[in-house]
Amino acid sequence: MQLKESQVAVLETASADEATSVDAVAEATDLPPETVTGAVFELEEEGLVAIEERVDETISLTDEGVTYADERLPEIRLYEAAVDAGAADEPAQMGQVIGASGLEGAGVDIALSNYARKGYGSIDSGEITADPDADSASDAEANALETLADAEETAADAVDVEGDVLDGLERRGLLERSESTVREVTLTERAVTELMAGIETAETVGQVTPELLTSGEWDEVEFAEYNVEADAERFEGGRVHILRQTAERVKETLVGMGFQEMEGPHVDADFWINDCLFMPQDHPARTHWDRFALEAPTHIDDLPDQLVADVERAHREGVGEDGEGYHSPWDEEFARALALRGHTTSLSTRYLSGEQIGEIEPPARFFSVEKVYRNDTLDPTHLLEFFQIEGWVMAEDLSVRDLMGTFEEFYAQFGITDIEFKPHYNPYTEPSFELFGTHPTTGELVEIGNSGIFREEMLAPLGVDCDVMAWGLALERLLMLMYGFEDIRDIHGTLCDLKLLRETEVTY
Ligand SMILES: N[C@@H](Cc1ccccc1)C(=O)O
Repeated sequence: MQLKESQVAVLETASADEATSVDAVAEATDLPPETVTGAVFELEEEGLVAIEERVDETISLTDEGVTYADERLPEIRLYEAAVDAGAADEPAQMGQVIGASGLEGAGVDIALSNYARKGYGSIDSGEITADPDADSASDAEANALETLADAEETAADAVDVEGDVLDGLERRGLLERSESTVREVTLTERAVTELMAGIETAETVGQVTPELLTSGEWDEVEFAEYNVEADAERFEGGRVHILRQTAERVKETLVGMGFQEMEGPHVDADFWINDCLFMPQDHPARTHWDRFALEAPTHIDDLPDQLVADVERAHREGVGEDGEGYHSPWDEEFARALALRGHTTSLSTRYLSGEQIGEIEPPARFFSVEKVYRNDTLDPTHLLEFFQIEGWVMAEDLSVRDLMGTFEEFYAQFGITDIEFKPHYNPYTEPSFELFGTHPTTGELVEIGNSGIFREEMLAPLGVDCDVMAWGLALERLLMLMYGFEDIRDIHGTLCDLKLLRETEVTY
C-alpha cells in the first residue's frame, strides 16, 4: 500500500495498544500539529486509525490573579491593616487603615467591595471594624490563588479547589478557563496488517505550480486531498478598527441622506467653539477644568471683525427688540484663546457664518464625523476624546418633528429603532433634546446625543435668517448599542479588548 509521507509518519508513531495524542505524534515526527491532524483524519477515512476526541478544560491565573497570589488579596491586606489598627476592638478610621494597608487606586475599591462580603468586618461612614473571628489564613480564594500560581496552566479536573471558589475567582477576573480539543489515535487491526505487509511513501503534491503545469507533470503526480475538517493555523491579519469602519458607515449613511461633509481645525479659537454659540464667557464649561488649552500658540491670529462685533453685541444685548444679553463680561482676547475643540459645533459655526466656504443658501444639510476633546473623568462611558457625529439642516420652516424624524431615519439604518428623547438645555438651542438608546445586553438607557434648534441669539450674528436644527451624537455610544460592549475602554486605548476588536463582525 502507498500512503503520503505524513500518514506513514503517523502510522509509525502511533500504536495499536495505547492511544497517542496528536501533539505527541507531532512532537515525535517533527511535523506541525495541523499536518498530523490532517493525516490522522485521512487515515481514519481509510480505516487505519481510530480517533478519540475529548475537550480539555484548563485553568490559568490572569495577570491580576498572579499579582494577588504574590502580594495577597486586597481585602486580606485591608483586614490585616484593620486588625493592626485595633479595629477588632473598636472602629478605626478608614483613611488611616487604607494608608497602612499600602493599597492604592483600584486596589482600594476591590478591597472594599470584598471586605464585608467575605465576612472580614464592616465599613460604615468612614469607619472600619474587623471581625476578630475572621481567619485570613483560611480564605478559600487566597488559598486557591496560591495553589494555581504554581503552575502556568492547570488541567481543570486536576485542580483541588471547590468549583464555586473557581467560579468566584473567574467572576473577579482573576482566573481564566479555556477549552481545547484533544485528539488521540490508535491503530486499527487493518493498519497493523498493512504495516507488516509494508507501506510505501507516495509523493503527493499539495499545490499546483506553474512548473507542474508547463512540464505536464501534473498529469502523473498524486494530489493531496482537501480536508476541510483539519485544524488550520489561525492568522490574525490587520483590519480596519470597528470604530473607523462605523465612522465610514455613518458618513456614507449621511451622504445618502443628502448631507455634505464639513472640515475644520481640531484646535480652534474659543470664538468658534463657544462665543458663536451664545455660550457666555463665564459658562462653567469654559473654565480650564473642562477645556484643553494650548501653550503655544495661545491665540488665533485672525477673526472676522464684523462677526466679532455682532457676536459681542448678541452676548451683551441679546437679539431682537426685547432681547436680553448675559450682562456678563465679554472680552475679545478671551474669545481668541485657542483650545482643542470640545465639540465639532465649532465647524458648524464656521460654516454657518460663511467663514469656511462662503454664504450657504437654504435648504442645506451638513455633517462631520470627527474627534473632539474633553477633560472628563475616565469611566466606562467617558474618554478624554471621542468622535462626534455633528450635523445640521438649514431650511425655511423646521420643527421638532423634523429633528426627531431625522434621528429615527438615521438610527434605523443601524438597526436602532427605540430612540427616546428627553428635554434638555443648551445655551444655543431652544428647544433642546438629549437622545437615549437602550443597551442591547444590560437594557440600560444610554445617552447617545444632544440636539436642538439653534436660537435666534446664535443665528442672527452669524447672518442666518432661516431655521437650523442641529445635533452632536457620540459615535462610540452608537457602537455600544450596535455591538453590545459595556466599557468604551474595550475599543480604545491601552485597556482595549483585542479579542473583541478581532472578532466583532461588522454588519452592513
Ligand atoms: N455641541 C453639543 C451637541 C449639539 C450640537 C448642535 C446642537 C445641539 C447640540 C454637544 O457637544 O453636546
